Amino acid sequence: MKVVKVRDVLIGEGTPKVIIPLMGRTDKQLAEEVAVVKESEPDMVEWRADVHERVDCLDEISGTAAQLRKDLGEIPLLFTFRTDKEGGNRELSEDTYFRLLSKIIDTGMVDVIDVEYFADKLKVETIIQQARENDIRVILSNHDFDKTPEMGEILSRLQGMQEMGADIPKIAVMPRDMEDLFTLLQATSKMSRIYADRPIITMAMGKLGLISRLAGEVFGSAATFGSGKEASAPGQIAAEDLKLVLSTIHKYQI
Ligand SMILES: O=C1C[C@@](O)(C(=O)O)C[C@@H](O)[C@@H]1O
Repeated sequence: MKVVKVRDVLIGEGTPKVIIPLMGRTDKQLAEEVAVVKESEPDMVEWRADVHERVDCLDEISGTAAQLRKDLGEIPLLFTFRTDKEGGNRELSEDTYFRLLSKIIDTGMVDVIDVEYFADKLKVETIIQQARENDIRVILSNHDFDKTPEMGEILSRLQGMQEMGADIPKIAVMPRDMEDLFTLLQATSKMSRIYADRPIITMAMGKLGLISRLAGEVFGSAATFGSGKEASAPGQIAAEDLKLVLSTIHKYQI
């Protein structure tokens, strides 16, 4: 299994890594949030740029990225613009979405970018190439806020992401019942043990999905999102609580 190294963090080795989202709407809010979030010692911070009021002002966003980079020191920074189609907070045309990602890569201020797998294939491939040339890792992602696809479909999406060149394939689903949760866990286990040659990230959202956020080391998800000041998806628990459970599971794993 290939381990993905982001600064000093090794994703795919040992305890699942804890990523804390930043949900600030302004630069000032982001700066305050970073100060709070750093106290939880995250392995990585995710800037959820779709929440930022000025995200469509592409010239300003570079300044915000630079400020975050400075405030975070050595903590790895993941840039995510979650589109409204996939449960995000803002609508952007696909062209603007990719222009934003391209601009962010050019700043050199982020370590990882999230790219939505179901966006235009050619554009996704081009942005992966650009990220690679700039030594930035790519998470290809997919979110289903309504349901949990069949296991075969989850596996085929994760494999498709891997084939397209994602450093880390990621899927988040919404379970409607316990069977759905089992489906996600089983797909995670199969993908990580049989098909994946790199780390993957999966989660079932909502209250029913909680165990999937805690037991990544058992089923094969290499990272998990925990809230700092504000959760970015249903079912996320506080990063401190998450860390306690992750380290306890790690301690007793064979
Ligand atoms: O893709 C994900 C996972 C997530 O949706 C979750 O369920 O924790 C939270 C998002 O901020 C992140 O981009």
